[in-house]
Amino acid sequence: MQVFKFGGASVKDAAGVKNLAQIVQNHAKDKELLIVVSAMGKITNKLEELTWAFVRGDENTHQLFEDIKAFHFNIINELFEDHKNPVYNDVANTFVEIEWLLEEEASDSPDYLYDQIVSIGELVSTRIVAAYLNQVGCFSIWTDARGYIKTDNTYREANVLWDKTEQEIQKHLPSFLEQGIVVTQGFIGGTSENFTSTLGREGSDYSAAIFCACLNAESMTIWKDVPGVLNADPKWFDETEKIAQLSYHDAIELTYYGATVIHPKTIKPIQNKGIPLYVRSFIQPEAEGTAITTTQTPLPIPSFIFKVNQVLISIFPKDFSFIIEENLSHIFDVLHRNRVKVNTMLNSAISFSVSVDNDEQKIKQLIADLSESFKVKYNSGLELVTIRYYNQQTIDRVTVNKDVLLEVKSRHTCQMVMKDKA
Ligand SMILES: Nc1ncnc2c1ncn2[C@@H]1O[C@H](COP(=O)(O)OP(=O)(O)O)[C@@H](O)[C@H]1O
Ligand SMILES: N[C@@H](CC(=O)OP(=O)(O)O)C(=O)O
Repeated sequence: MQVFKFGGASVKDAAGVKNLAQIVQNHAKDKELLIVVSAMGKITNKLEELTWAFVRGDENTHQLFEDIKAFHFNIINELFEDHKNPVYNDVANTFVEIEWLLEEEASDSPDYLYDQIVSIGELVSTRIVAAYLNQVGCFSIWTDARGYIKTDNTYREANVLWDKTEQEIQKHLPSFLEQGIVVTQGFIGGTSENFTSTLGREGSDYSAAIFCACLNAESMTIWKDVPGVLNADPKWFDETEKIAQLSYHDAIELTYYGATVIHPKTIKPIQNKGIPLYVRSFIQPEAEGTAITTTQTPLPIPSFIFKVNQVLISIFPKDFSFIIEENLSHIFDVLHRNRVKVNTMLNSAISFSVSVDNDEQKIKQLIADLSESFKVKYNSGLELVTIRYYNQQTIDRVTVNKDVLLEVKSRHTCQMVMKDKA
């Protein structure tokens, strides 16, 4: 059996759903298929906006919710002429669950509320996709991922309980797959108390990898708006090249450093099972894309990863002692407690510097916590460039008119935190 993952860009409108159905029809003839689908277009961002408006008690909360409903019903109207199609009711009922929640006071923890509200995006998109596949004669079974991907209750970044998840998936899904195409949600899971959890933004790739690993799938394919994994994000770089073959190792490194084409947690579960991962274009579905496998061949060309909106935080012991293990352990504890991920770091005798994403609320709290024990300086509005398989020419290419504030090099990877020259 195979696992396909369709992200938000592939189902951003009615034409996207039709295109998805065409791809599925072309592949489901002789192989069992499970498809993992994300929320449509940028709906997760809209649902985040709705959650924060609700938590703050903003006046526009109701209007934001109505806009989200209207967006989906416009797509449904375009796809299903027959208004008696069960999809109309199924989607309306899914929205009712949130309506009830929005009518109450926002007294639960914001992270818990976030997961209950934001997960609606995937629950609705999969209803639409499953119903459309049935309409075009591809028998599909809508399946609630919350019953299979079992997690702890770290809302917004839940950890998968692998044994329980594997048990549930292996118990029920093989018989569903014999009957038709299984359509399920990316990004969401369920806690042992049956509350909804989410796996972190852009976590649908990871969901697909979990299903893949637990079902020992033959392969996993993620369908994207790019021809495959490129040597840089085409949004930032004009001349990009497709990488036809990529090792799991290089894929992990690239995604860890921020190549957003694949969620970083995706590769490990499928690498452990030796399952190939294909990244292909939903715009040109017949083209080959990138194959991520056990190949030992290193990347044929240097790859560039850009992260903007970085904050470089430099931490000094208040007594001007050296940065020793005890200080580092304390610093990492504070970073961990504030759920801040370090993008790159460097230490010297008397300071320790980290570059992190500028999530305003988190960084404010982080700096306050660090300042209790250390002297802290920070610089925002920076860029982090990572070059895998770098050479001097590639470094020169990205540092034109830039001041480099921090540089970290290993044998294959060079990272630079920089800003525009004044
Ligand atoms: N190395 C890379 N190769 C290809 N695409 C990349 C790379 N790095 C970043 N991207 C970006 O990833 C995007 C696709 O991922 P994403 O938008 O998350 O898709 P979806 O949400 O549909 O799953 C591309 O449009 C591209 O801008
Ligand atoms: N919808 C979620 C999960 C996800 O992975 O989406 P996408 O596949 O569109 O990146 C998000 O936007 O974070």
